[in-house]
Amino acid sequence: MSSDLPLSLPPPDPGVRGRDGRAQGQLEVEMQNLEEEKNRVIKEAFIRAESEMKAVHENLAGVRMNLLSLQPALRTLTCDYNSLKRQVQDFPFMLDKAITEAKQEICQVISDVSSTNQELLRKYKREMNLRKKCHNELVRLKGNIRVFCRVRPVSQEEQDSAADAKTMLSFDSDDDAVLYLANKGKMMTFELDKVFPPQATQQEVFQEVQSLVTSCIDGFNVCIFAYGQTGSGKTYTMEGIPDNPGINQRALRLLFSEVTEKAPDWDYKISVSMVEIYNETLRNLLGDNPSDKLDIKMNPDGSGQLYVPGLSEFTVQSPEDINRVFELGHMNRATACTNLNEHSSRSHALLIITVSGFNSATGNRTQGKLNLVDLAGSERIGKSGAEGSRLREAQCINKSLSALGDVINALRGKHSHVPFRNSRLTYLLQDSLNGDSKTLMMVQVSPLPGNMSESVCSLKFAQRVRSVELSASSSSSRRHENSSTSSSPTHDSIELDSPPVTPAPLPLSRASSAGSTLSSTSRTPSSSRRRSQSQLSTGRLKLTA
Ligand SMILES: Nc1ncnc2c1ncn2[C@@H]1O[C@H](COP(=O)(O)OP(=O)(O)OP(=O)(O)O)[C@@H](O)[C@H]1O
Repeated sequence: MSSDLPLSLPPPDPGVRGRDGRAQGQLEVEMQNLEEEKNRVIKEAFIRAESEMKAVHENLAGVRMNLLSLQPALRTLTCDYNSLKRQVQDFPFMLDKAITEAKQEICQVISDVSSTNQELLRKYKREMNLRKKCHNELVRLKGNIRVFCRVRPVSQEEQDSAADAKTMLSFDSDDDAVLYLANKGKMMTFELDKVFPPQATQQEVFQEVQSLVTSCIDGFNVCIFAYGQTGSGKTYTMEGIPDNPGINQRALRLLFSEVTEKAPDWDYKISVSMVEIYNETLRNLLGDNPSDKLDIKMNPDGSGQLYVPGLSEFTVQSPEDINRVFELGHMNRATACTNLNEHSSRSHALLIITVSGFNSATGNRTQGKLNLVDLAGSERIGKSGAEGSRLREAQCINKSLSALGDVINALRGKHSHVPFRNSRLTYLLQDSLNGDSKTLMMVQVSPLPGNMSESVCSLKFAQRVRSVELSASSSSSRRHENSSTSSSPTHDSIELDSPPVTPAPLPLSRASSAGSTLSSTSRTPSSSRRRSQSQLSTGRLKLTA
């Protein structure tokens, strides 16, 4: 590149011309250097600018590329934005629509659930009715009145006097409804619904009665009687001992566990009364004054039901409540007499449990009553010439046990008249013995040789109670065999007499008229097949008077 700098200087003088010529030369050199320097700098700047320009171009190309690639994304974003904008604008309408649809769906589901519920309720009611019918049918087949026998074990103190006990009483290993009794050289056969040998436990006994117990939850009235002479084990079977309770306590515990299981649908109330009947007088064992006499009256509500004005009733809600009620009953029973053991042998003790249920879903109500009765000793005191108060006691016991036998006889024979009013006991239990109620007679037998004649009487009473229904059903074909040999099991005829408590000799002629004859070959099936399963457990409720 050339320099075009304008230089106009005046002509120098000769002296000066030499110096100036050098200076000019120097200047020109410097200018030449500067010119070159300028050109070099310009060239470098040009080269730098060119490379920077190139880099900028390259960047620009990259940015262009990026822009090109971002364009579709931008378009998509724009689209999305527009769509979202539209959605946001439409949202209130969509929300309204969705809410309306959801409401319709919920209404539909509710109506579906409601109709399913109605259907289930209908089926539930039908099943309940069916269950009740089946239960009734089962009970009808088994007989509304059943008779069990329990032989108590020989105690330690009795071991010496009971050496012959084992040979006198024997059991059938193939049939748990039969008991053999060797008496005066003859082998008598007693066929009942179930026989418990001495080794039977409280639990085994309860297992056989628990279906009766639970049927009161379904509204049935049930009576369980312990019958037998003094010391034969009635109280042991019904009350038991503290660490091995009997039917009373086990029944209440089972009822608690059963109603607790049904709790979501059913609301149950279990209430308890305790009554003693001594010399035909009714006493309230849970009342403030147990020596007050109670009366049985017709309910003024016109229902035709009997009721006992002033009878205390406790609502029990837990096993602890049960214990407190039993303690109170025992205490009141003990305070009302001088010798509790003697007194309890001569009075009937009744534990009356009422189970009332309400099903809030169906509106159904049920009420069942379970009467657990420890009867007075059935021995024939009158025969031994008792006098005074003992005679009166014996007469009262005889009267009520005879009345009970007559009532059961009339019920099983389906007589048009049932003599409930002949004793306080049967009158009080009238509602629970009548209709489709269920009764179990647990006949207690002592294994001691000294008690043999009373054992025979008790078993004959048991046989009589049981045979009435047998004679009314298909058992009329049954026959019995007699033999006077004692070497092999032979059978004495079983006469149908009144309860063995009656002091006067009993009318044997009724045996043949009822036609109850027995044979060891026509026994009912083993009752082990009839057992139903249920377990004990506890509930938690509150004690109220
Ligand atoms: N199955 C049994 N196992 C063990 N001991 C028993 C059994 N049955 C009865 N006993 C005992 O035999 C005795 C008499 O029984 P219990 O008092 O129950 O007779 P009871 O028939 O109720 O007499 P009472 O008429 O005097 O009330 C008691 O000591 C009792 O503990």
